[in-house]
Amino acid sequence: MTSKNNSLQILYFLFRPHRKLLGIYFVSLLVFSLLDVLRVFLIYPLINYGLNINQNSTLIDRIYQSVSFGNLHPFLVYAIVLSIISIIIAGVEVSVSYLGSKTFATVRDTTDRSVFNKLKNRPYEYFASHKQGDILYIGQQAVEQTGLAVFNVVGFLQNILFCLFYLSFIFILSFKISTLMLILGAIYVFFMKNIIFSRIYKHSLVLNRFARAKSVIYNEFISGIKTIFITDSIDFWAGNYNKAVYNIRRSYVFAMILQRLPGAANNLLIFQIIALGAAGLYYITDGHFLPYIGIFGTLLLALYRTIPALNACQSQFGTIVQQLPAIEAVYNFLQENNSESIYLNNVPKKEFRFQNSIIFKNAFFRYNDTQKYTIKNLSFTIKKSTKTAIVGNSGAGKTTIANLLALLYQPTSGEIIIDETNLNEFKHSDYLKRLGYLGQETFIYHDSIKENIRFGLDCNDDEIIEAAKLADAHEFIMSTSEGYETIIGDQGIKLSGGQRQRIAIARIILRKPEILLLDEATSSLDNIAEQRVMESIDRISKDMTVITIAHRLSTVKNADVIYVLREGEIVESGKHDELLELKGEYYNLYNKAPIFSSSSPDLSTKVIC
Ligand SMILES: Nc1ncnc2c1ncn2[C@@H]1O[C@H](COP(=O)(O)OP(=O)(O)OP(=O)(O)O)[C@@H](O)[C@H]1O
Repeated sequence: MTSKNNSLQILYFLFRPHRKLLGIYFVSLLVFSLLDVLRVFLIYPLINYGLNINQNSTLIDRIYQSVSFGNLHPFLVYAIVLSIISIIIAGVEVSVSYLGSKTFATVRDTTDRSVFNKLKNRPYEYFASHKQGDILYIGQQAVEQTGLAVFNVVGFLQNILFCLFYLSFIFILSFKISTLMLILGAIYVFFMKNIIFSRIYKHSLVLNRFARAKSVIYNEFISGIKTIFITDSIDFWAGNYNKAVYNIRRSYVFAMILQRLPGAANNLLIFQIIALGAAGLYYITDGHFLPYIGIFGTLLLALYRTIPALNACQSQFGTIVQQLPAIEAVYNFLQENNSESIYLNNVPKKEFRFQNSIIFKNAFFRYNDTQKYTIKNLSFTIKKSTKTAIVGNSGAGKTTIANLLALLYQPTSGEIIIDETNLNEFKHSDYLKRLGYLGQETFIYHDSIKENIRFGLDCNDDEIIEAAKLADAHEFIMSTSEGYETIIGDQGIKLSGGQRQRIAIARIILRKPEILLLDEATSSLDNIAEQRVMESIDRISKDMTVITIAHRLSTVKNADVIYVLREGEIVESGKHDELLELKGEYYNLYNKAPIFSSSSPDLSTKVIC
């Protein structure tokens, strides 16, 4: 089981932000429990006056006998008081339920927000290096479980209070019975803690691991569905999923059995006490037990009220133990330090200015410490308002350069300098606003075409339509059922690759960037779609600094400078014709080009030549 200190630390961490609300909730529980005990206390004089028993052996006897009601019969008065207190308790119970739900909803809300806040501040690297299913698990199931656990902790405290009040009441009624109960209770708690709850925790850890594995497989199945269909490997994924579900079922059954055991043991214990107590009373009083029936009846009622509270207590404790792995997962996630993203937050915040050039200066980069360098001692310059291309074989490191320019990663050593200022010294959000990025895939989410172009930017509809026209997207948008209001994405209409890219270009136009980064932006399109997208790009990028990363050399032929990359190093640079004349790497790439893209219009021209 997790260490006691660790569990308390985690609970304190969850409760701390809600001290006030939890305090109010706890006080309302206290009032409710006290009133409930009082209600049972009123049964005692009722039985004694009803059966005309004149006991004087307990403190309670002395209390109720000292109260006088004038001409009114005490039996009637206690009946009326019982009725009034029951009405008050009903009111308090409703308030307690309201406060309980509010506490649960508030804690879950805060945990939800904290997890998302933490997630949104993670560097890109975090998302690239963690399984999607694991990230989903933290933000969904684990957060839900954490909210429920807090609810259970408060419920558990309420039931403990309830039991304590009733035990005190039983103590006042009969010292011997309460002492016997305490001894039995202590043995019982020791047994539960060491045998049952540690096992529940172990099984819950396993259950948690399988739940994550299931979530990962489910997620991978959805995101890889196209490949899975085409490779006819659905059965393989179904097999993996069934295995994960089976493992969950097995652990769940064990955990549930263990969780039910304390309740069954409670009932056994309490009803044995009642039965043995009745038999004991018979023998001690030699069969004359009637004068003690008031005490015995009230004790039974008190015990009967205590049983459900005790059962709930144990079931809640069992559930909390079961939920601990999920709470720990959320806690650890929230406690993880953001050292990787420090560069995003702890840097001087200069306004972004770009007058002359972007310079890579002795830049090295590797994706992780165990890997060799993807980028090696890279030094090159991108001049403002020019068109720069980066080409090279597959795996040469082209996309890595785009990733560094898009701030998805940081150079392991060396610098990216813009007009003598390290890129990191600029406000990153400021820089990213000036950078337009068009990749191979465009992210379209489930909303209207208009909102997909706007993508959260503060702009009006006319600007969106203007941008769509410039991006050559207006025509196809108007041909959809509801024009700009047509829902696209997950459950909306599907767009072709070229249409998606034109939506992305409209998005870029709205943001009026200074630098345009194209990473294989047309490589998944056919000839005609590519030509239309390239025309749109040419139209919008006249005054921009354009950096093109491409396989298809046709798309970079007109660049002012082409850098040729091999295994993370620049091996050639110059204009298209100059590079061809060198008859080196670029020449070879150019001659090999049909392998990369048999559909390139420019390459077919070359073949005719
Ligand atoms: N997220 C990543 N984690 C670890 N290694 C990576 C990651 N992304 C790329 N790499 C590795 O870095 C190297 C360069 O990859 P990169 O994508 O930059 O090449 P590229 O020139 O763009 O290739 P392509 O033209 O095939 O897209 C490759 O060896 C690749 O395996």
